[in-house]
Amino acid sequence: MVGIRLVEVSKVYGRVRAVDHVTLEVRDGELFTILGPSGCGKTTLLRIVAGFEVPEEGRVYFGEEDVTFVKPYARGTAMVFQNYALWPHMTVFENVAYGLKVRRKQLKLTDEDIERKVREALRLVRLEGMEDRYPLQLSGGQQQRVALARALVVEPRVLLLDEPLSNLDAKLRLQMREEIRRIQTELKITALYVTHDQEEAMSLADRIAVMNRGRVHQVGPPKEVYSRPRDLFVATFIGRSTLLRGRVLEVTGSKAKIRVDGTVIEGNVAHGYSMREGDSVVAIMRPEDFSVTEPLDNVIEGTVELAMFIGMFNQLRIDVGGQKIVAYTDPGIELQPGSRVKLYIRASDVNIYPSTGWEEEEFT
Ligand SMILES: Nc1ncnc2c1ncn2[C@@H]1O[C@H](COP(=O)(O)OP(=O)(O)OP(=O)(O)O)[C@@H](O)[C@H]1O
Repeated sequence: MVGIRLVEVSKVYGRVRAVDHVTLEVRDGELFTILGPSGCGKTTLLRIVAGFEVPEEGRVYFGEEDVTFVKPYARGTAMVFQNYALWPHMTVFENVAYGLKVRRKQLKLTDEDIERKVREALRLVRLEGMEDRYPLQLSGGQQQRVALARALVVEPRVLLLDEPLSNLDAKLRLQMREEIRRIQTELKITALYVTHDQEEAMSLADRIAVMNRGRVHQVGPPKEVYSRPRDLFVATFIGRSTLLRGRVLEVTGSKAKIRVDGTVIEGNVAHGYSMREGDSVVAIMRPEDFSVTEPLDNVIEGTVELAMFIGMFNQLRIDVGGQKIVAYTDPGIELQPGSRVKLYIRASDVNIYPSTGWEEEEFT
């Protein structure tokens, strides 16, 4: 097992910069997810690590070894795809054994070695007893387990997964997510996992990279990325956010007061930014951080436009001087459209970002 290091990697297709100067490190034994919207370059990045694509610029290292120009089969990676890519005319056993059989001379494997390794891989993915079935006789989840066993049986240095659970229904997806985490933890294998599903990315990962338009916006443990988004893209892409635009009234250290219409809101200056009085800014808040009953640092008054029961919460859309925000409240509290409401939120739950360079349509 080795760590992966990408240094200033770029890949261009015609006029599209699919991967744009990406530098990141996946630690040895870590499960690292890459999360981003469709077309942000995640798959291209994974393919560069696998060796299916050679970057125009930059370097890829496995441990200390520069593998930028090393052929895919010589890298010691294995890939799991969204569509499983099993051979329909081969049994489960044969599918899993295939990668070993083609390397048997090189690895000096006997039939017994192959048998043992295949059985061990099938045990790992909990498919003992299914050896003689054909892929079509398996459920989607079982097929994906075969694909996983086939990847693991060759004992890769790095495991690559490209949206492996996207074809499964919601319940199976949850189950397989746990399975993948269990197996990865058991083997302590370095795994790079691409997904556009943020819940999947957050729940699986030791660390996560958030990508947009070929660039990595933030890398960190899921909790950190959620609670301290580095920029407005991450703040609005991860989790549910609601925002208000305003202007800075005063800055004191890492805190700022801003004016939004007739209301003054206090919050944190987002990490790594500076701002001055009069600057145009965006305050980002999480809908679950509002309260309508408990007085907190900030009071934001508005008119209820929409109140919807969505299970654990009531979801409110509130008009604040022409701007709309979303708040979740206790379903026991009934609020009618048209009524005035006071929303309370802690200053520590408000993150303020400069709005320069921010194109709204990018994030909403
Ligand atoms: N072989 C190719 N030729 C031309 N353009 C490509 C090629 N592969 C990818 N692209 C373009 O590069 C960009 C990144 O694509 P990529 O598949 O890496 O994104 P992605 O984040 O994996 O998206 P998705 O989640 O939809 O699979 C897109 O704009 C895509 O159209």
